Amino acid sequence: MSDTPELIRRPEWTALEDHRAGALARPDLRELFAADPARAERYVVRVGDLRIDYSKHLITDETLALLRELAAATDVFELRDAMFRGEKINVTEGRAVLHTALRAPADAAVEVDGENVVPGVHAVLDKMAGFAGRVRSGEWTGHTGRRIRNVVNIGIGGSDLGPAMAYEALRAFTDRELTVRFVSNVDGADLHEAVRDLDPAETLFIVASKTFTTIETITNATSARAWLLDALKDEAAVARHFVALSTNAEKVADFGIDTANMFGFWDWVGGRYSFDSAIGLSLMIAIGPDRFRELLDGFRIVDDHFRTAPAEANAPLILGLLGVWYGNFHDAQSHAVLPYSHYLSKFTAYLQQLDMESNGKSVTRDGQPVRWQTGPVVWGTPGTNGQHAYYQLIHQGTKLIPADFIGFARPVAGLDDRLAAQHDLLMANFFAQTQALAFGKTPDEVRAEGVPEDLVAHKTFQGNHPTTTILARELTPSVLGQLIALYEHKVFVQGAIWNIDSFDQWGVELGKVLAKRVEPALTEGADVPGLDPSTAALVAAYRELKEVH
Ligand SMILES: O=P(O)(O)OC[C@H]1O[C@](O)(CO)[C@@H](O)[C@@H]1O
Repeated sequence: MSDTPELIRRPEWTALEDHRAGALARPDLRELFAADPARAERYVVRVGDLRIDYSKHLITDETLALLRELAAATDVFELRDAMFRGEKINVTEGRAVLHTALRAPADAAVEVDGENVVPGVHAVLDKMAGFAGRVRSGEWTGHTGRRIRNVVNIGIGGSDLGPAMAYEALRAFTDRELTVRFVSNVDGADLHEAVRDLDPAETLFIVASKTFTTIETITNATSARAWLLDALKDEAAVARHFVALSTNAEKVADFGIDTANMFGFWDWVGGRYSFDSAIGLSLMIAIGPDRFRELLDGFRIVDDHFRTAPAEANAPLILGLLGVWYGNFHDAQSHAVLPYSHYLSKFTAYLQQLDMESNGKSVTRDGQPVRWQTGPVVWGTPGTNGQHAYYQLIHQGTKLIPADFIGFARPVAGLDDRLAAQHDLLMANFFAQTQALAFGKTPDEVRAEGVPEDLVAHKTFQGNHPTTTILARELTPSVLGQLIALYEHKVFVQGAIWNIDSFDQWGVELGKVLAKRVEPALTEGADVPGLDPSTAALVAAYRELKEVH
């Protein structure tokens, strides 16, 4: 056990508790803005194309200073530097954490075990670009000589969510001649729906799995191969219709995919941090190599900012600290991410893995139980749909839910004039929501509208609901890269403060082992020794329901 004081015993932590109980016991955004209207400009940080406004938070300059002191005391920047240097900061797996090397310029040098990994990164990027170009041009054909018109990515978790999210986000930049789909669920319905209207002779499967042992992915890939061979009736077809994205060449070869058609990456790329590695191949085919490089440039803008900006102007640090402020000092349990862009419909689902798999931990790096809250429940869907569903609870419920609002000044290119004109209405809703959440409506304001006394309480909005507003001109590949890197580093900051390993995911293992044990009971009716009574009864009920009477 290390001899540094436990987090909640640090003076910087107790200073924040005192601050919360004293000066900010009853924060009021109306008062804070009245006392300092300039906070609307002062509490803004710019990174690349992102304008991040954190003025509508329950904070003062003192809060921010105290939070920064906590960050300094917990060596956030030291750990950041160790990450960028390639040190093995994923302690439980003994691995470096180098997703930042995936977007490093070709002349950079980042060493793992004495070897510069950057040339290897660029060699894979070049190989991907060559292959993507051949698929897009029609030079890479299927087994029967037909052009590839459909690309199906088979993967799950980090091998699915990133490219699937980014494909949606960047649809305006995709080659509309190509159909690109994503299959992740081991429910056979997922693959069924993805391929039912596709011609096998024109379909390329990309099997994406870091380990190439993930049961869902291998099962779906095996079924996809059977679907292909049922139609093309020649084993040799696999070589033209299957490529692999993996770190495990041996398993790729065992599956029957030629390793010449494998795009590799490395154990220092975590699954949920892998989408700018070879895992992005489906996206690169969809948007083209140049746009993919723009995306990487966007990531790099925020990497450079995180590495060099001073604490007062460091966006990931500020956002991470705000999350700590609410999660640890206001008992907030969740964090909403609310993009006002239809194209970002999968963004929050992507962030769920990024944040919750990274920081959903309850022991410290050295295995001691934590006695403080760690990662929040991350949730949300695009506005304005959420406004007509769950915003009621955010406005008038009993829970404090900090929220990020993400919006753009322009609609994506390609909408006709009439649809593009709807953008102002979308954004009017965006600004109205953050305004209402922050400033609410007092009982007196409600009364002044002539509302009968018995309805005043119902129509009152307490306000003081904190939000961050992230604005950019438009959603481009670079801006998407900037947004993702912003959240990656925010999650990093919080994990560093909470002293947890944000880069392992042991919590997903038990379910995998138990599923393997239970499966024979479902398929073959085998006895599973040692099954607990509840699960045994459920298995029996399942088998009974399964019988055709
Ligand atoms: O890419 P793989 O090895 O198939 O893993 C898929 C996902 O499974 C997990 O290991 C656990 O769910 C994720 O971290 C990962 O992104």
